[in-house]
Amino acid sequence: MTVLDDIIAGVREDLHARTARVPLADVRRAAESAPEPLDVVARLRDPRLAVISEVKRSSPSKGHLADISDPAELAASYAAGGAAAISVLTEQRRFNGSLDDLDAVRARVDVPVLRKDFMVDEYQFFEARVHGADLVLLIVAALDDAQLRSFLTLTSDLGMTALVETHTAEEVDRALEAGAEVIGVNNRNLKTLDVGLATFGALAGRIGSDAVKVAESGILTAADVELVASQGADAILVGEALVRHGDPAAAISEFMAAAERGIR
Ligand SMILES: O=P(O)(O)OC[C@@H](O)[C@@H](O)c1c[nH]c2ccccc12
Repeated sequence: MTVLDDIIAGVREDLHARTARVPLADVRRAAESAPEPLDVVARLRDPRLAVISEVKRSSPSKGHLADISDPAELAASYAAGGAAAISVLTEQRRFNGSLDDLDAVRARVDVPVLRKDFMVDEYQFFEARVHGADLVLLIVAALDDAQLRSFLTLTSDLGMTALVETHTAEEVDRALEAGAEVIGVNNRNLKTLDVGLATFGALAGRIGSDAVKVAESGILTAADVELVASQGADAILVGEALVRHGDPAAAISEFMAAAERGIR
């Protein structure tokens, strides 16, 4: 069993408990009356590098990263620093996140918010909408082609945007084939947790320029940002470097400046 299988087993158990409390029909109805999501793709296509800044307390690879007693406050400093979107981990068992964190962040900032979780059931998409998410994450390694297509359709039917996450050439091809508009390359292998910044560079060309390209994970320094920007990243997804930084707003501005150097 890989780490990914293990995480998903926990996600399914927690999901089961929530469905028992609030049935699908109820979340579906609530999603219908939720406010319209923000248009994310246009922002990500901005010629400047988009920094998707993540609220993450811990992870299976790194253990405890930061306490984050006030996720809304952290999100506010991300927005002040120029974050294009804010990613909020809502998985509880391994990442110590929650839908309460998502609610707190949503209530505080006007920038688009990503519900970062392991999406394996349609219930979670309605739930994401009810909690104000503009974006959801679809991990290709965790889905078969039929699920990938139907979740992409559901995401857009709900007015949200999908960040479709890949890690191999085969997954990039599956994402493109399914019609993904925003494709992430995770530099971390979710099955082994190994990180290598070279993954993005190796796959960026395969994605081409029709889809928005997001370099995810393992981006720690301005030099890392310069590298992925030079390899064609439209956006970066950064967690650890920001949650551990004393001044996350300054770190985001520094990353955006580094990207300018990479693009030139
Ligand atoms: O903390 P980092 O190395 O900057 O990584 C952020 C983000 O890419 C990472 O949290 C992530 C990428 N894809 C995921 C899927 C599930 C959980 C977490 C992730």
